[in-house]
Amino acid sequence: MTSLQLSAEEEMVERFLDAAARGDLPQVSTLLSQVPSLLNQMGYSGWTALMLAARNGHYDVVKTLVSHGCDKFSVNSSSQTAFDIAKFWGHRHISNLLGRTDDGCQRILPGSDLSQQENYFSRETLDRLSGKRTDKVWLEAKQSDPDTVYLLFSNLSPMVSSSQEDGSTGGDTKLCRFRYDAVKDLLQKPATVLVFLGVERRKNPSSTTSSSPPTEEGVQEPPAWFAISTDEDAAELLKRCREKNCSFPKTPNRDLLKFNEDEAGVVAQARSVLAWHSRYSFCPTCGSSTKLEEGGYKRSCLNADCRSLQGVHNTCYPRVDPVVIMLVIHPDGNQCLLGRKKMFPAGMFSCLAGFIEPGNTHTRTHTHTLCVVNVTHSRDLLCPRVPAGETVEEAVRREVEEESGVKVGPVQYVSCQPWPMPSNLMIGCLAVAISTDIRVDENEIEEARWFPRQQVIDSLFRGARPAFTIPPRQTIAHQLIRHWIGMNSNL
Ligand SMILES: NC(=O)C1=CN([C@@H]2O[C@H](COP(=O)(O)OP(=O)(O)OC[C@H]3O[C@@H](n4cnc5c(N)ncnc54)[C@H](OP(=O)(O)O)[C@@H]3O)[C@@H](O)[C@H]2O)C=CC1
Ligand SMILES: [Mg+2]
Ligand SMILES: [Mg+2]
Ligand SMILES: [Mg+2]
Ligand SMILES: [Zn+2]
Repeated sequence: MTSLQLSAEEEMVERFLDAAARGDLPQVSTLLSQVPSLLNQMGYSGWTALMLAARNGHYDVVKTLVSHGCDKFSVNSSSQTAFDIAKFWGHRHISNLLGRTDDGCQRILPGSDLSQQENYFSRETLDRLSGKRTDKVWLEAKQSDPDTVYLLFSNLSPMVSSSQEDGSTGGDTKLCRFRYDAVKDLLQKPATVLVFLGVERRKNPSSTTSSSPPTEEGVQEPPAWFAISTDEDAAELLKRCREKNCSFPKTPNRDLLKFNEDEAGVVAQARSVLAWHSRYSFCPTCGSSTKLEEGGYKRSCLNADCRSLQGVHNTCYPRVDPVVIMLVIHPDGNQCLLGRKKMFPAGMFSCLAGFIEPGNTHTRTHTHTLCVVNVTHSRDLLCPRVPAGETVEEAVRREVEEESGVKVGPVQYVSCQPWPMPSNLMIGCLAVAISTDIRVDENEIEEARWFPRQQVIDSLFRGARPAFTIPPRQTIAHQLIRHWIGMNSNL
């Protein structure tokens, strides 16, 4: 497009971006004073003035744009921030400037900006108020509060309403919310499990429309949320709902990915805790019955002599299973290793993943289910290496080698994701391979392959005919792949 064809506004944006790219501070300042809205405008491929100035090492321009309050976290079409770009091109003074968080703390760790990535299921919309879990009086008052929100679960699925008849599209599934009056009979049933999830976080407490009375101090408390799991027939439960198209989704791996980010976080919390209750009805130490305590966050053994009631025991609290998930990069930097399980939809490949195990890799045999302590050398007797837990890095190396035969060297943490199927914490890493021959463990993986960058880009950005598909954006597998593509793109 020639400049003649550009509208006056587009031309102004072009001039502004060009000035930033050339490091022309007077021009940048003049244009900004005339048209302040230029600050965050994007040009080709989503590049802002900040990104262009960061790319070309123009510190003063970057500083001026930041002082005007520009958006430091906007990303271009390759998912890079200006910080990523400055770092890539070695403009350390600029990446340091952009790396400062708003409270003025310098980022200390290289790559610590990565922790800002928010994965699906990880948004905390509720304040868990764990200190209130032991306050029985407060919890009981909250239960009958007219503003309290209840979510109903059947068979670990929340009741949802969908705007689509078949409930098939993403983002349009909503949690059905109930009030006390609609569920109080369920609260009396012995088989009901009630979990206190927290209270709503309020940005502006004065804007409340709450109908509950203020506390003694005159402060309006935000609504509390509870999850209820009941054995009442699902069809009967659905009759309680006045909304249209209500259901209890049957396939969690697919159906729980359709909420907005706020509700996804609440579902992850509620489902994981309820899944723990459903699997730990009896005491794992002595087999006796247990009772619910602490707002549904504890199950205590009813046998007064049980060991689990003394000392530190982790059987009484909800469990989380740590899982490593890693994108393994080829030593040439231009290919990544993806695998597919038999159960995946046809043509889909994903990152390798596996449960972190207890035990120390120096003392384990190669078979992953068997952990043998080697005490044949006197040195081992003097300096036993058990029972150290497996580290994230060791788990990455072990799982990749077990599943694909590829050996891994450096490992870098990227971000994590609660995965409530039933209660995993997915620890997302990048890893660099130090060998490239693939030998799959057919018990776990049907196929694993090295995929060239360009093929991955085609799949990620829905090329016309991608050679393979990757998991949806709600999975950390997708985000790791995207992260690698963004990290290395041709700037
Ligand atoms: N969010 C995301 O992007 C992704 C999430 N995931 C999740 O990660 C999890 C783990 O991945 P996966 O590749 O299956 O793991 P692994 O490679 O470790 O293989 C699974 C095997 O581990 C066994 N197993 C099950 N639970 C545990 C446990 N708590 N500790 C140790 N071993 C266990 C199972 O044995 P058996 O069944 O024979 O008893 C199964 O054979 C899955 O639950 C999956 O849903 C995986 C990929 C992507
Ligand atoms: Mg495995
Ligand atoms: Mg695996
Ligand atoms: Mg495993
Ligand atoms: Zn017990």
